[in-house]
Amino acid sequence: MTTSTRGVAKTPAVLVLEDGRIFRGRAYGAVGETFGEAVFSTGMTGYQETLTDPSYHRQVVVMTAPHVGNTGVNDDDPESRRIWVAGYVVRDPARVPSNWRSRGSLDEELAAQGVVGISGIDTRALTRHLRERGAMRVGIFSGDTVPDDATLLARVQEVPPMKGADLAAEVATTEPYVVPAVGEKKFTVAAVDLGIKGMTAQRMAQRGIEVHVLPANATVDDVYAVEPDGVFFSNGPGDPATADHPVSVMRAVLERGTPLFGICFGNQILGRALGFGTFKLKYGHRGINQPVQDRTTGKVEITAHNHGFAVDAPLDKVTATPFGRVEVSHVCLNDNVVEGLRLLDRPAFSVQYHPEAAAGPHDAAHLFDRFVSLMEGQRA
Ligand SMILES: NC(=O)CC[C@H](N)C(=O)O
Repeated sequence: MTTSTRGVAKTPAVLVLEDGRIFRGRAYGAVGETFGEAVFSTGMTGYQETLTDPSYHRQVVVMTAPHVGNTGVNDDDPESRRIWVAGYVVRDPARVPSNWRSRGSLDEELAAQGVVGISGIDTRALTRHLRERGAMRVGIFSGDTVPDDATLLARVQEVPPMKGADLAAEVATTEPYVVPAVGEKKFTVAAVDLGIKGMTAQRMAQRGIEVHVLPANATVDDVYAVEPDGVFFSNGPGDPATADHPVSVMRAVLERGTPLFGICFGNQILGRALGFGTFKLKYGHRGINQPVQDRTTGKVEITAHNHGFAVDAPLDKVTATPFGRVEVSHVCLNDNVVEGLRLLDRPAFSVQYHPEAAAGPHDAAHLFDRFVSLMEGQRA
């Protein structure tokens, strides 16, 4: 297989952080310029799933794994119709991808989709910088001639911050569609798409759920028009503080007592619907190796994460809300961040992490069964 890597690899590229730190390397993927929020992922596998996760919209992802692209790209692993990351940063790209499913190199795929990246920089130093100073705005510029550093820095400092960004409607479907149940259909779920990953709908379909995926601006009437046994709120990009519309839809669902499940952005929306605030983490959780404790069972799961915001809820007390009592059901053992909420008086729960595990360990797949149990309970 021929790749464009050798040709492009000679093209210089520069990564400029908003605080003035600069890394020089080589172009990877498309040649040009891009801007976003610099974040790092500690996943050692699953780069295609990462790149195509709509929650990464407007983020420049730094891979802490030093060698990326070994298995090329295939048509099975994408989590959505396109790559969403705004830019991609790797230490040492594979020059000869090799895998039975591979249909090309990651470098070529990034270039074909117009995604600007950079390789050959010290990603450990960059990750430590982001860990110490926090996620921040960044630009990548590649080409044989790029403007001077001061000009580039001024442009990076004009990039809008992630705090306050309302992005779900930019990635979600504009038309409703149905993911059919695998085998016998047992339940109908209305899934509000705020940036849903393909595997999330699949994990439901595998359990006999017919999933009606609805646009981010779906109304309460749209949700109930599909006569759902349960309602799901997906992951998605941006600041949950901006998600007023889904919060109001979720309150109506809670009011009616329909079984409800939320993942990631969906967890933050449940937090807000219950009256909690959300806040931006210093550098967030991204990767497939994060320890989360289920506080109801004491069990620890190793889980997939991608979040930069979190719910501000008290860990050690049950809180009274207009929708009954709620407890923090899950917590991240690295930093005690809220990773799940559970209502005690209504059939509703959510997690901040990714039980669909694409990519990642399958420790938390049972949460989809918990959603099914809530729907079964409602019928009984
Ligand atoms: N994966 C997600 O749903 C991310 C939610 C939100 N955009 C955050 O960064 O916290």
